Amino acid sequence: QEFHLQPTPQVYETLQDSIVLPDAYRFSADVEGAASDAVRLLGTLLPDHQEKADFRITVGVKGDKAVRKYTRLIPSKAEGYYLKVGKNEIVIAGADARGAYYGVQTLAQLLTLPKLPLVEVTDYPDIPYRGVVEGFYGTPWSHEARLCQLEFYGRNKMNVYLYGPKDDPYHSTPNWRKPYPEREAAQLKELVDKAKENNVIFYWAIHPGQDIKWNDEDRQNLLNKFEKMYQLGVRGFAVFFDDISGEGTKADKQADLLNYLDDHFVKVKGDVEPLIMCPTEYNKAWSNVKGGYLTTLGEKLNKGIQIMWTGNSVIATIDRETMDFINPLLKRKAYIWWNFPVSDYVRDHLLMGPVYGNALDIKDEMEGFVSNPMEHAEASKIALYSVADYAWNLSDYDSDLSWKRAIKDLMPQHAAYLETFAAHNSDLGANGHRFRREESVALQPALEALLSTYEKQHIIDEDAWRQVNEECCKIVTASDILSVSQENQPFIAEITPWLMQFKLVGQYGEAVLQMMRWAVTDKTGFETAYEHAKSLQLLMYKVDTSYNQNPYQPGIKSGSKVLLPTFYALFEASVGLYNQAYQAALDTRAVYMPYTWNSDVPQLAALPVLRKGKMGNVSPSNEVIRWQAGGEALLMMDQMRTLKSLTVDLGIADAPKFIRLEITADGQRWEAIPLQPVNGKTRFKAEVEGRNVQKIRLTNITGQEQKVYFKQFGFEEK
Ligand SMILES: CC(=O)N[C@@H]1[C@@H](O)[C@H](O)[C@@H](CO)NC[C@H]1O
Repeated sequence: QEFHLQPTPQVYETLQDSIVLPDAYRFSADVEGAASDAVRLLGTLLPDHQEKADFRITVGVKGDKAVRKYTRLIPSKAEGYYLKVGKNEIVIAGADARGAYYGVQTLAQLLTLPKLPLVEVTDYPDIPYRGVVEGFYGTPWSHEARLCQLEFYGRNKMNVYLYGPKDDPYHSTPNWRKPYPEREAAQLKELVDKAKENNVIFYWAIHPGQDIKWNDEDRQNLLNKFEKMYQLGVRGFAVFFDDISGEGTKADKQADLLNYLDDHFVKVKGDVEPLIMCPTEYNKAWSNVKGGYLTTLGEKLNKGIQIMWTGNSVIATIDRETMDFINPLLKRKAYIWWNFPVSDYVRDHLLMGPVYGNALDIKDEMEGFVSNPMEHAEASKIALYSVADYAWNLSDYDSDLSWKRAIKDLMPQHAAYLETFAAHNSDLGANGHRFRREESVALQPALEALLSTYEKQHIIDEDAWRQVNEECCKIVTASDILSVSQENQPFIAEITPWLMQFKLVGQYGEAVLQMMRWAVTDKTGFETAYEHAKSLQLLMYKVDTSYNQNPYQPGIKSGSKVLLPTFYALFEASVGLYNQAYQAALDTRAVYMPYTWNSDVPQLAALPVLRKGKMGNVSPSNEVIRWQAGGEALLMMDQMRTLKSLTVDLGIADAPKFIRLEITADGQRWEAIPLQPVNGKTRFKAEVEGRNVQKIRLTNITGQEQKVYFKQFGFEEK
C-alpha cells in the first residue's frame, strides 16, 4: 500500500523526485513567536546541524517575517498550513500556531520515508473541533493510557480531549463538588501539560445534574471546582447533563447556569476555550421538540456555548438529515458526540472494525466531532485513527483504506495478523440500541456459499470450503502470534481474552469443516471431529464465563455475528447428515438459549438476554428508561423451569410502587410476587424459590410514564 499522509491532506502535490535531508542547513524562524510549538517539535525530528549551508528550513505563522513571502499560499482556515519540501528548502507556514505545529507533524510523517519526497501540501481541517470524549461507563482509562492517547491525538491532528469518564467520582454526582485528592490532581496536571505539548485542548467535564440544586451554593460549588481545575492548568470546560432525571433536567435552569459560568468564569478568565455542554435530550429519538427543551437551550444559551448531540438516536451515524434537524433548534452548529467505538453497553465485544456510515457532505454542518471510545484505550485507536481522518477531510475519506492504515499504524510489524483479528471482531452483538456493524466482510461470500450449498444440497462447495479453511488457519496463527507479540504490549494486554476466544473460534471452524468432510464418508473420522468440536464449544464457554465477568455484559465474544453462527449452523447440519447416514442420534444443538425477552417499552425491547449456567440476566441499560403507563416487559422460558431466585434493580428506591412483577406457570394464570428490598437502596428480590415458571412479567402500574434505570433483571434456576 503506497505512502499516505494521515489525516488525508486537502491538497497534496508531489514532484516525482526526492532529496536526502542534508545535515547542514540554515534555520530561520521566530522561535519565541507563535511558531514555538512547531519549532520545538521540529527540533525533535531533525539532527543537530551546522548553520553555514545553502539548504534553508523556514518555520513561521502568517504574519511572521520569516514566512512573509509565502503568505498567499497559507490557507485562511484555522489550523491550516502550507508545507513545501523543495530541492534547497523546507517551508512550514501555519495559518496559526497549531497550523504550524500540524505542518511539522506532516513533515514528521514524510521524514519516515527512505528519501524525503519533494512536495507541496496545502492543508486545513474541515471540522474545527476534532477528537475524543472519554465519556463512557466502565473502568476509566489509566493515567498511562491517557498520556499515550494525547500523543496519538497530536500525531493525528486531533485537537480535543474531553475528560468525562462517567465512573470518575469527582466528575459526577455527588463528589463533583469536591476537589480531586492530591494524587489525582497531580495526574490531571500532568495530562494538561501533555495535552499542551501535543497541541490538544484538554477539556475537563463535570456531570452534576443528578443532584445539583438550582441555588447560589451549588453555583458557587461549581465555580469553585472549575477554579480548582483552572489552577491545575485546565483551559477548556464542559458541563454534561446526560443520563439524569429530576430537577437537573430543566432547560432554563441549565441555560442560566451555563450562561452564568460563561459570563463569570470563561469571559472573566479570558484564556479559556468556549464552554461545551451536553444536553439531557442529547438525541432525536429522545427529544420532545414540542416540550421546548432544545429550543429553550437554542434561544437562551449564550451564542459562544457549544452544544453536543449524538444524532438521531443514542448510537447513530451522522448524516445531513440529522444536522438539518438539530442545528435550527440549537440556533448553532451542533457539536457531535459520536458514540463509537464505545462498548459500555456491549462489554463482551470489541469494536475493531472500520469507521463508516457518517456522511461525507456535512463538513459545514458540525462545530465538532468527538468520538466516545471503548474502555480499551489502545484497541480504540483503530477507530480513533479513522475518526481523525474523517473529521479532518470528509470528502476524501475512505473508510476501508483508513481502517487498513489504522491497523498498520497500531501494529506495523504484525498488521496482517491484526487485520485478521479486527475483521472478525467488529460487531456489537444484539444490543438495546439495535446498532450493528459489518463483520467478516471479506469471508462472508464463501461462508454463505458453503452453508447454503451444504444445507440445501448436502454437498460441499469445494472452493468455499478451501477459503474458509484457509481463513481458519490464519485465525489460529494470528491469534497465537498476536498473543505473544511484544510490539504493543498494553494493546495485547487489553485484547488477550478475545485472542484466546478468537483462536478457539478458528479451531472450532477447522473441526466443523472436518465434520462436513466426513459426515457420510468416514464414521470414525466424523466422530473424532465431532468430539473435538464439542470440546471446543465447551472451551469457548469456559473463556466466555471466566474472563471480563462485569455485571453488565459479562464474557468474551468473538466472531459473534457471522463467523461463529455459520460454524454453528454447519455443525448442526453435518450432525444431521451423520445421524441420517448412520441411524445415529447425536445431539445436533451447538448452542442453546432457553430464554427470550420482549417488551413494548421501546428502550427495553431489544435488550439481549445473557445466560451463564443456571443464571439468566437481561443486559442492563446505561440510560434513563422512559417506561410508559401499562408498559410491559416479558421474560419467556422455552419450557416450565423451576426458579431459585429473582432480582430487580430499577435505580429507584420505591420500585414496588411503580412496577408489578408477576409469574405464570401456564401462560394463563398470573400471580403477583411482592418485591422485597435487598440492600435498602434500589435492589429488590422476589420470593420465587421452588416456583415453576414459564413467564415473568414486569408492568408499570402507575397509570403514567415513569423514568427509571434498568440496572438489573436477573434470575437463577434451581
Ligand atoms: C451523551 C451520551 O452518549 N451519554 C451517555 C454515554 O456516557 C454512554 O457512554 C453512551 C454509550 O453507552 N450511551 C449514552 C449515554 O449513556
